[in-house]
Amino acid sequence: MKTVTGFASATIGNVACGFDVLGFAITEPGDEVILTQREKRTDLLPVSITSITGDGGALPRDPKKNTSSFVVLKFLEYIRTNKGIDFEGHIELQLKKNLPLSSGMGSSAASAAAALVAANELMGNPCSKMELVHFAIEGERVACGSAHADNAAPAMLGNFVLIRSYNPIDLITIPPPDNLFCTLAHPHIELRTAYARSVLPRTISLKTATEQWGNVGALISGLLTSDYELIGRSLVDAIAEPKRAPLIPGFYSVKNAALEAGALGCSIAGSGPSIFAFSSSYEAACEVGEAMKQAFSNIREKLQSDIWVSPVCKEGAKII
Ligand SMILES: Nc1ncnc2c1ncn2[C@@H]1O[C@H](COP(=O)(O)OP(=O)(O)O)[C@@H](O)[C@H]1O
Ligand SMILES: N[C@@H](CCOP(=O)(O)O)C(=O)O
Repeated sequence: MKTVTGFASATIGNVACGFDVLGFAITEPGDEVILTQREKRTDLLPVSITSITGDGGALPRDPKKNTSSFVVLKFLEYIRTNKGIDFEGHIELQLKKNLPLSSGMGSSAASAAAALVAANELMGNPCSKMELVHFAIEGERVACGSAHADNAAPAMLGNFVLIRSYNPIDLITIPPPDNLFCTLAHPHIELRTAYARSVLPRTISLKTATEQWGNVGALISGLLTSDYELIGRSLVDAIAEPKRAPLIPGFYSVKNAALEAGALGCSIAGSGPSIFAFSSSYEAACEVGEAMKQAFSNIREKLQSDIWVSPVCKEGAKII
C-alpha cells in the first residue's frame, strides 16, 4: 500500500482583462488530495472517494462528478493507452477542501491539480505537468460546464499562465515580477462559476475588443518588464466586470477602497465573488486587505470576508 498527498493552491482567473486566457496562482490557501493505492480493485471504477472534508457535504461523491477523482480516471486512461501503464489496482481518494466553493478562487481546479500530481507520483511520474494540465482543464468542464484553463493551468504550473490557444492547447507561463503581491478578499457568499458565465455577452463591439486586447498586451508587457504602474493601469475589464459586478454586493465600494488604500489595480477574481488587488509591496497589500475587509463590512449586507495576502506562487501543484 502506498499513500501520496498532492497540494494545489488557489488561482485567480481572468486577471481583469484576460477573460479565459490569463490566470495566476497564489501560495495559499489550497486543496489537499490524499491517494492511497490498493493492490486489489474494490469497485467497478479504479478510483473511489473515501472522504471529503471542508465542503459541508456540498460536493459530489460520485467519482465521475468530483473534479479530483474525475481527472484521475482520465489520467489512468491516458497512461494505459499512451504510456503502456495498465493500472489494475484501486485508488482511494481523500479530499481536504481548504478552498471555499464557488468562490472565484479556482476551487475545482485546485482539487483537480492536487489529485493529478498525486496520481502521477503514485504511477512513477510518467507524465509532465504540461501533459497533466490537459486533464485539469477537462475537469473544469465537469465542474462548471466549460473547459476554461485560466484556473487549471496556473493551479498546475504556477506563475501567470497565458492561454494563447485552446485548440490546440498552447500555454505560456510568465514568471511574476519580484515585488508583486496579491490581496484576495473573499466575501462569505457563493457565486457559481456556471451562473457567472451565463450573464456574459455572446458578442462584443470592435471598440470593446480593441480596448480589451490592448490591456491584455499591456498587462503582459508590465509583467515581463516589472513595470508596476503599467500592470496597475492595465487591470481594466470592459467585458466581464460590468456584467458580473452587480452579482457581488458592494463590488465598487470594495474596489474603490482598495485603490484608495494604494492598490495598483483591482478587479473580480475569476467569476467572483472574490475580489483581487495587486500591490508592489507586502505591507501595502496588507493595508489594501484591511480596507477591502472594512468596505465589505460597511455595505448594507454587512458582509464578512476572508483576506489573503500572497506573492504569486511559482511552484504550482506539488507533493507534500
Ligand atoms: N473538487 C471540487 N471542488 C470544488 N468544486 C467542485 C469539485 N468537484 C466539483 N465541483 C463543482 O464545481 C463547480 C464550480 O465551483 P468552484 O470551482 O468551486 O468555483 P470557483 O472555481 O469559483 O471556486 C461547483 O458547482 C462545484 O460543485
Ligand atoms: N475565466 C473564468 C474563470 C472562473 O474562475 P472561478 O475561480 O470563478 O471558477 C470565468 O471568468 O468564468
